[in-house]
Amino acid sequence: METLVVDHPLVAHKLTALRDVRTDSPTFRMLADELVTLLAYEATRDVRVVEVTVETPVSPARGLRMAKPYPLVVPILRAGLGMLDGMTRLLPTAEVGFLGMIRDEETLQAETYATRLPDDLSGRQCYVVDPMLATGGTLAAAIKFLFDRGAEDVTAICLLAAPEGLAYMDKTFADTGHPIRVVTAALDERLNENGYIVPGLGDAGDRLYGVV
Ligand SMILES: O=P(O)(O)OC[C@H]1O[C@H](OP(=O)(O)OP(=O)(O)O)[C@H](O)[C@@H]1O
Ligand SMILES: O=c1cc[nH]c(=O)[nH]1
Ligand SMILES: [Mg+2]
Repeated sequence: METLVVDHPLVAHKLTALRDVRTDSPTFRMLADELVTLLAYEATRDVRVVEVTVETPVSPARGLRMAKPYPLVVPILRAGLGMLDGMTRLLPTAEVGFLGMIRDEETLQAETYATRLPDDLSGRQCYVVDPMLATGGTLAAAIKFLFDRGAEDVTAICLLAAPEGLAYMDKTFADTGHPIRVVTAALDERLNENGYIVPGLGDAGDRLYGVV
């Protein structure tokens, strides 16, 4: 598994504001949206393209166009929805699949309550978006759904990752031969006794959408 921590002053600036407990929900949503656009720029470096020629007003010009089948973007509900618009703005031809998952706050096990994905993902590049990679249980389960349906490679875009979560992902997919990349704005210190990322930003879903 490949991990990329995007090292850029604009990313750090926006992430710092996102972490701040005084940041309200509307601002949090705006910052998450801006951050995903910056992360997606790096995360899509390997997106498949084909060579094409277009006519400029002056002459033919060779260039690149997104290749088919177009990528699939998969937000993990609920918090991942806060990253969807930023992704589709950058990848307007992408298809969107949905996974609803919730982590049991006692056992820290992820439970799936909704799946709406294409049945056949053969040859597809997939981008999973979820702000938090904590124990890694949620993301690993989500990625298994995609590989089980034939996905070619999966890139996860997170705002924050914990070392424990990355280690779990590494262990889970080590011998599978599946290409996986994790792109994150920061690698934090650790998880606390409740499975929260430290220093983190708290509960991403609650900060985006309020407590339900
Ligand atoms: O790496 P893990 O330990 O599995 O935890 C990370 C998951 O927890 C959060 O979602 P949550 O379960 O709170 O659901 P929500 O998006 O509805 O708030 C987060 O958005 C991830 O999906
Ligand atoms: O720190 C954490 C861990 C899991 N989910 C969150 O929203 N935040
Ligand atoms: Mg939550």
